[in-house]
Amino acid sequence: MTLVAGVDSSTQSCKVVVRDARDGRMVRHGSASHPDGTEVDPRYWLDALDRAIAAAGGLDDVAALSVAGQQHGMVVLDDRGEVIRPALLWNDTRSAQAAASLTDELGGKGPWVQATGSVPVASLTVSKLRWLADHEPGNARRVAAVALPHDWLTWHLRGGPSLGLEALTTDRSDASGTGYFDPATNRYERELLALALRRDEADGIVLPRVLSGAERAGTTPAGAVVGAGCGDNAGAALSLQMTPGDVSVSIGTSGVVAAISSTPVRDATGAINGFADATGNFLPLGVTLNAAQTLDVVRDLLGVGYEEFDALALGAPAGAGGLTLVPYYQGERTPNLPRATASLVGMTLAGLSRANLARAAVEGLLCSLADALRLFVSHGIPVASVRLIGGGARSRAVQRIAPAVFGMDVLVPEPGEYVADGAARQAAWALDGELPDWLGLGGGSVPRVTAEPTPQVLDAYRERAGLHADRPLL
Ligand SMILES: Nc1ncnc2c1ncn2[C@@H]1O[C@H](COP(=O)(O)OP(=O)(O)O)[C@@H](O)[C@H]1O
Ligand SMILES: O=C(CO)[C@@H](O)[C@H](O)COP(=O)(O)O
Repeated sequence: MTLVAGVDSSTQSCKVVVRDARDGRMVRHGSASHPDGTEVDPRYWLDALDRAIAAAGGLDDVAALSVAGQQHGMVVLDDRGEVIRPALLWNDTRSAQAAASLTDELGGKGPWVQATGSVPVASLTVSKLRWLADHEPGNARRVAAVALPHDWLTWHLRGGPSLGLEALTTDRSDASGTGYFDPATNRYERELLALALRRDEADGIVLPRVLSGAERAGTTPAGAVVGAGCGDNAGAALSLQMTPGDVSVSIGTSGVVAAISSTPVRDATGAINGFADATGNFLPLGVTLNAAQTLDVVRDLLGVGYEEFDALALGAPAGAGGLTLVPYYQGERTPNLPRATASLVGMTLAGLSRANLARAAVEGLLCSLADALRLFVSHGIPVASVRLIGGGARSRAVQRIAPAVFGMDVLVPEPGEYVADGAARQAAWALDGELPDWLGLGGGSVPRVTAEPTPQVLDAYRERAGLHADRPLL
């Protein structure tokens, strides 16, 4: 049996799966947590990767591996390959003003959408680089290379700084989230990088070489093939074997609505990110900053575990006794309200109960995702089926209430690590040159959950979330 491994270096943790390269059968897996916070020293990711590999029984017998990672994180390296400052993660909103300035400087959203498929928001790497140039000019001047989390880990698995900066690699799915790469032409837009860093030109800055899905980045010192890797959302699409019409809704730290498109997606409003997938297609995304933690914070407040939280939420009526929770805890990305905070609206003496609060958290989370789904529909992106994945999709309450809020059936694949699985499938591709068919990993026959639609819940949410819309962005 030939074994391959997949890594998901995500916001909260690092997960490793080891699978049979031929049919995708799970052999073993492990995970390790990442530190909290939106600014993280990348060395913690390496440490978590080592611990997750150990928890998965090591990789000595693995022929190939690939790394998928949280997107957009800014890893800036000096000319010796050392990290200049802790990485700013996708959910760090200090770069909100930088994003707005960059948008204006290029003449508005249109030129950005045309050049890169997306408009800068605080999450994108390009905005973080502008923040660096404005707030830490000394650090900005030292930048010799810019990498993303999966690029940096892939490089380290092969030897890291001893290989030199030119050995850095990435893939088009993750490159497409930088804000200085055009997924339609598969080329970096170096003048946008220079604009971000306030330099006349950025030709001297090393950007990771963009590999295709089947290409090898190299090998580990032990001789295992290292695949190109990808962004985490592209990794999930790879394991779900998504095709046009399939939509995934991931509830991790981020809430992500993703679809596959065979043509570039350019949303002139910038609300949908026109990213790339890991196979040569496109991966339009709608991303929220507040997903699984919307449930975590209320669950902690109520002092209950996952099971009891679900029982509370499922014991309350639709509409949560009039309570609406708008979950913009960390600001929001879709809609672009980086300075917003969350609100709990509609409290009455009769309605404010533990059960209603749990229900309002689940409904608020799902309504924010329904808004992102609506963007896809209004942009003409087909939504034939919706698959729920990510840690938050393990919640029974989320699974049962999602079809009511979305107004359509949802498919709930067996809970699993779909991002790491996608990376493992890519590793098998790099090993054999053929993308194996691993049907059954959420792509084959999947349980369908149905419920009576509750449009009144979404209406109340939209009215109350709309109160934020008039607030200034910054
Ligand atoms: N049964 C469950 N019910 C609700 N949330 C859950 C459950 N199991 C895990 N989670 C949540 O899932 C989140 C982690 O999901 P994950 O997809 O791994 O996130 P990320 O990819 O951002 O690191 C945590 O916030 C955790 O509390
Ligand atoms: O910003 C995005 C995608 O644009 C996020 O999806 C990150 O890629 C983080 O994902 P999770 O760690 O929440 O899964």
